Amino acid sequence: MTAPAPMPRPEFILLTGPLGSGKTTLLTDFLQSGDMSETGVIVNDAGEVNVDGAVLSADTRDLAMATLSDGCICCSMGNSLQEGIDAVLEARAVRGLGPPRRIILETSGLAEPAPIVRSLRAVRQMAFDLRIISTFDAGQPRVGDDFLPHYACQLAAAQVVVLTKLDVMPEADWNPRAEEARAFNPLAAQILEADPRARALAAFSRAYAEPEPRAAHFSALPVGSARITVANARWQPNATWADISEWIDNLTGFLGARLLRLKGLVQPMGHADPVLINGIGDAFSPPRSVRMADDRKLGLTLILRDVAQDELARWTGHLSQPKLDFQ
Ligand SMILES: Nc1nc2c(ncn2[C@@H]2O[C@H](COP(=O)(O)OP(=O)(O)OP(=O)(O)O)[C@@H](O)[C@H]2O)c(=O)[nH]1
Repeated sequence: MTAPAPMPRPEFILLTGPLGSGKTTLLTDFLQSGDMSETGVIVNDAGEVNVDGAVLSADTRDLAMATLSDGCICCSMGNSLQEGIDAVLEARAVRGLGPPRRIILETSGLAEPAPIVRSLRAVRQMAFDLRIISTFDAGQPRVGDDFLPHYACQLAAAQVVVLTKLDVMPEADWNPRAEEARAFNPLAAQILEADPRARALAAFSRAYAEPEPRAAHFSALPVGSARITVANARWQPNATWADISEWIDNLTGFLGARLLRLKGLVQPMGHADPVLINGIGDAFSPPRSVRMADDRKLGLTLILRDVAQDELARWTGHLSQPKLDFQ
């Protein structure tokens, strides 16, 4: 008899996206789509859950939910994320239930993902697989400068970008909007689906749960904001882990909040397998080796805001450095 497959770790799903872009609607559609007994929900602000009463209470017999109303979670000091998780676990415990398979945190439209990712590391009960989903309002005009910093950090952090409001626009306009979203994050999977239920099920499915080591794999982007730069960094085969990690440390320090995302595979000299590097803002997952089934390209993808190409080229000029290609 074969051994049963190990249970996957629970997921912590961060649902982010600009104000009014459809986070609550997407979450509501998901919560209405079936059995939610394995789901816990944390909402960052009671006022945000306009799903609230009607929708949630209709279907909350099994749903453990916590609201955090002490302001935007990414700015509030202290341990509100820990409190939210505690509340969800307690709500389940009183019903005789163990930890859920997934906890979904719907953030405020102004929250930045990186501080939340950092607080998640400090959560005491359990290890989660983290997934970030961002909504992108396809019905809005192009992203304007005023909103760009928020859009940029939310979209760049996501593994999955869900285009919303496609139902009220002609299908011919979907792809141009998807291209705009891709300019903020060429690494993310995109969901283009007008049917609310199908869209929600796709967005929250585990299909996108594994970090995809597919860095350095995109074609030239025809659209985008002049303020967003996407670059690839590739090292020579003789680069050591010290070279690469020092470069990343220095880059993080140099760019600060302008570094939105850094993700990809590097193969330092002497390492049998490539190493996956995954940073959201300045919150980095511990690097880990990845056994590759195919010959995916090596390199890091950098998503940057307000960084001129020559600024980066000047900065890297004096370091043991990778080759940089800009999109
Ligand atoms: N037609 C259409 N309307 C949508 C869709 N998604 C959201 N809306 C509408 O857009 C408005 C904002 O949606 P919400 O789901 O509240 O957006 P949100 O991102 O949670 O908003 P905040 O919490 O304020 O940031 C609501 O009036 C929704 O009914 C969609 O896919 N299609």
